[in-house]
Amino acid sequence: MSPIIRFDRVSVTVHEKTILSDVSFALLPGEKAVLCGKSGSGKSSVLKTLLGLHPIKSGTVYFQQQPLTPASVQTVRSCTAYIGQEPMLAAESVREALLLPFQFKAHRDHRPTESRLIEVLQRLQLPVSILSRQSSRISGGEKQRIALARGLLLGKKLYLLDEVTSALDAESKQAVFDVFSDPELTVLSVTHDPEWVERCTIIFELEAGRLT
Ligand SMILES: Nc1ncnc2c1ncn2[C@@H]1O[C@H](COP(=O)(O)OP(=O)(O)OP(=O)(O)O)[C@@H](O)[C@H]1O
Repeated sequence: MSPIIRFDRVSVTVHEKTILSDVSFALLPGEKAVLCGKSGSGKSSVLKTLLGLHPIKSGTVYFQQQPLTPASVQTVRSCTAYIGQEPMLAAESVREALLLPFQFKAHRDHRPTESRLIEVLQRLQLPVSILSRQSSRISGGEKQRIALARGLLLGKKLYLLDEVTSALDAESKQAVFDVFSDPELTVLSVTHDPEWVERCTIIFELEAGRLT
């Protein structure tokens, strides 16, 4: 099996500060990986580099065997769900937030049915009544699970999770673990949560921008 993501001796410099040095790793489809390390060690920078948000100084990032370029970064973004601590839902109600992407041509033919919407919410321990709530009035943990639900509805296979478990209670966290037990979903996460780390199949430890 070929890696879905591969960093080959990647160094990243932002404002003349080196934030990643010579980072190499590979992730196979279906793997659940976690980036660990102290605050400021470069964990989020790995995710941002993959999304084309940091300039690569040297080395190559490969996504599905293709080198990351300004043109190919769109492919990464379209295959990926990035979920941060406080995801932007960019719509008035939760229902609108979930259905927004399906207004666009690329997804118009895959608009989910009501029963599919409910099924995804239930898998994530979210009540159906959340659909009519204002997206600005739901909690951080609920926003994260709505962003995750949106990724699932869109059929995304790669999930970049930045400190996602920090706002989740034990039951919601278990629901998220269960969703990611799907062998078709690949996860690259950042966390300080030992329980999450224990569930992952690969642990990458970063120290001052280097993989140890
Ligand atoms: N846009 C930027 N400009 C300058 N420095 C940056 C930028 N983004 C990140 N850095 C620096 O790069 C280093 C790594 O940051 P990063 O956010 O990747 O760390 P982290 O390991 O995710 O930290 P935390 O656990 O606190 O979120 C830090 O020293 C940070 O200050």
